[in-house]
Amino acid sequence: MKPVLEVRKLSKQYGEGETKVTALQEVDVALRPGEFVVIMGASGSGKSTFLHLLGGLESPTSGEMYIEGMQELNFFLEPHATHYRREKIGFVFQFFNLVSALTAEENVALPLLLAGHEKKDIQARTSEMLRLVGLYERRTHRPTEMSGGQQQRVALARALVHRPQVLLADEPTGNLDSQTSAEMLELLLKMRAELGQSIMLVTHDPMVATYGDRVLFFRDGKIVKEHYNRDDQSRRERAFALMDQLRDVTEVEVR
Ligand SMILES: Nc1ncnc2c1ncn2[C@@H]1O[C@H](COP(=O)(O)OP(=O)(O)OP(=O)(O)O)[C@@H](O)[C@H]1O
Repeated sequence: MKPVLEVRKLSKQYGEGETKVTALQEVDVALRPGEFVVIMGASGSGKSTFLHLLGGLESPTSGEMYIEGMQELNFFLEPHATHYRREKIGFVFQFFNLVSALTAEENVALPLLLAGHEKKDIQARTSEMLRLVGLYERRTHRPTEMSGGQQQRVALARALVHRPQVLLADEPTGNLDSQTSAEMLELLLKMRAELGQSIMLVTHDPMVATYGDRVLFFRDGKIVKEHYNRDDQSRRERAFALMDQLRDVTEVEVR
């Protein structure tokens, strides 16, 4: 099967001359349909930059992008970038980013409103998503009336309501306790089983990374290691295997 999303030689530099920072250096990644890929790496290794480029939030200095095997030549130019973001991508962030003046259902409905869907369709899809994340009963609550875990579930419903092919998640459990984190990750797996989208998730936490199919380790803007989580291992065993890999990556860094 063709990758849902593929990038080749993706590079990003910020600034010019003496202040030039190379955040990404010729990164190649192919995300398969339904695959859950985790990105790990030290602070400043380029993880968020990579996610922002994949999501069309920023444009690269150079590189190629393919969607379902077709090269997207105008991908990073407007209005294509906005169209692509609204159609193909869902985002979840560490700090939920919900609109505080809106209720849970209004927040979830927002992407459909922006895309110009009909009222009936918006209502049906929004209710379905709130049921899937287990918050239908709380649909009229505002973010301040919900726990962090509930807010992140609303954010997940909002990210997936337009049925994007790819969910991009930047430290989505970074602001949750470990129990709520585990619940959120189980929910991510459930949503993937229901809706079939691929997932690309950034985390510092090896326990979070055990939920992915594949883990990519970034260092200095490059992918330096790739690791597949094993189905025959417990979550704890997977976490230990990942910590070993992280140690390797860090040791290379020190040398
Ligand atoms: N807007 C920007 N302007 C200048 N430099 C930037 C900008 N955004 C990121 N950088 C630099 O690019 C590099 C990669 O940053 P990035 O945020 O992608 O790393 P990260 O791995 O996500 O880090 P963290 O884990 O701390 O979030 C860093 O050196 C950072 O300082």
